[in-house]
Amino acid sequence: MTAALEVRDIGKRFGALTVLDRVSFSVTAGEAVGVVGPNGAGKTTLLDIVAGVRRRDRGRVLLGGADVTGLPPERRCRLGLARTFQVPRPMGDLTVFETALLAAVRGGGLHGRRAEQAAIRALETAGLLADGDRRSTGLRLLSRKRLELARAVAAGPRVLLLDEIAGGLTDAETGALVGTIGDLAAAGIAIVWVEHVIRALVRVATRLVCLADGRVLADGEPRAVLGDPAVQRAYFGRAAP
Ligand SMILES: Nc1ncnc2c1ncn2[C@@H]1O[C@H](COP(=O)(O)OP(=O)(O)OP(=O)(O)O)[C@@H](O)[C@H]1O
Repeated sequence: MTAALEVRDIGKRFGALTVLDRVSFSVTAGEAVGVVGPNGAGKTTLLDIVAGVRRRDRGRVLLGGADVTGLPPERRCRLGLARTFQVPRPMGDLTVFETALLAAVRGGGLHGRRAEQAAIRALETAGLLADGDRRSTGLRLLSRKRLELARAVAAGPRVLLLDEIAGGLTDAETGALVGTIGDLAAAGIAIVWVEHVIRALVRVATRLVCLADGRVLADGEPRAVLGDPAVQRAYFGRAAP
């Protein structure tokens, strides 16, 4: 089966610092892959390269088998690659509905009634439909994170990149969001989720990729990866007792 997303041999340096060193992994439709690793491991840089907002030095990014390495973020989005941002970005003075609608138009290439329907469906999926008329700038953190999800979903992704979407939330709030992310995977979207809140991640992720010093240290079933002594040393600073 062709992977929904394939990251092949990605390399990136910032000056003398090698941030990503031949990173490869792939994700199939409906699979939720968690990306973990210590601070500075290169996780956000990797997401930025996959999304097309940062250039890679080497390697390729393939979406459904098509090489998108040279394409700008908007083109990748139209081809089915959407992302959320670590820090939600309310868009000016727009309402929640207008924000989702804009994403359906700009990101999804939809117009008129079809764009409205996509926006409504995305808000429903993210649990924000009742807040459609509210200004996005006035939302609390959980609702801002939900709006990040709705914005990405309104673009109609086949691949969804999540950047620390659970950060700053309480356990109960995270639980609600995790349910939504699980539903998106069950609907066939391939998910790549960079997250430090591992207890949230393992509720959805069927696989974990651990990055350390820009390399893939482990890639496999979550319990096996988290139990790997090399992962524990890199991530938690110690091996299992
Ligand atoms: N624009 C930049 N210029 C120079 N160095 C950078 C730049 N962006 C990131 N880095 C460095 O690249 C390395 C990887 O950063 P990155 O943010 O990708 O890591 P991360 O795994 O996402 O970390 P965190 O978990 O803290 O978010 C770090 O050493 C960081 O300081």
